[in-house]
Amino acid sequence: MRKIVIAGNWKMFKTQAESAEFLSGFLPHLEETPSQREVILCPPFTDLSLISKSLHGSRVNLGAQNVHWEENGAYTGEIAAPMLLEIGVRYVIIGHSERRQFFGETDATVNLRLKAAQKYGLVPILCVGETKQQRDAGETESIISTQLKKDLVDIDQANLIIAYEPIWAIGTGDTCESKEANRVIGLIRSQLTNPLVPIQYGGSVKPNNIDEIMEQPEIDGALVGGASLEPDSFARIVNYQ
Ligand SMILES: O=C[C@H](O)COP(=O)(O)O
Repeated sequence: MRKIVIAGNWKMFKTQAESAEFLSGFLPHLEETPSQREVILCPPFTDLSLISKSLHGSRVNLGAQNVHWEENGAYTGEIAAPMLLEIGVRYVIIGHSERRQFFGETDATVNLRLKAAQKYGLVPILCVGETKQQRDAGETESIISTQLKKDLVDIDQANLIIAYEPIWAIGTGDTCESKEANRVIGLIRSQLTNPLVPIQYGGSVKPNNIDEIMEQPEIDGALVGGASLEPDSFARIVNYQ
């Protein structure tokens, strides 16, 4: 039985004060959340410590949005796995398209980060997906297949989550049709050696489309950006029917 995992990626949004306000609105909704559903919040680094304290005793897990591959060192602006572990982080998003697109992330650095996360006991959420141009050129399958091949070298698939995020659907309101997301996620699964890896869909997931997305048999959860920033909206997604 595969796990259902719903994660909120706050990207570069929310100060500590705004995070505290979010939690006071969001946490009470979790009383309705089925117990086998994994709920993860991935705030900016600056909010992690405060949120970790507030989540103590709650069922929400904490995730970071990136991690460096070294244990420490002269890497200005980077954060290492032991720093995250010490404050209660358990998950980390790696290879998000915004990192690949704006910060020079490559499949080689994604692979290094995945290895480091697993070495220190963090569970990585690996993001893969195609651009609009690649989709229109019929390259979706080959692009994703190449990403998986390169990113997953020497990665333990027993401690891994994958998010299929078509880049053209991120932040655009232009959700990938749920059956198409299901098809691509099925293709991703066919390339894995472990059939139990949870595979999420990400890209304009909203309260009004989560039910349909989660009805699809291959989709094991969602990686939610914009709609995870507002307590009622994220609660509706986490508590989908
Ligand atoms: O990590 C989350 C994704 O990039 C989706 O973002 P979005 O829900 O705002 O489209």
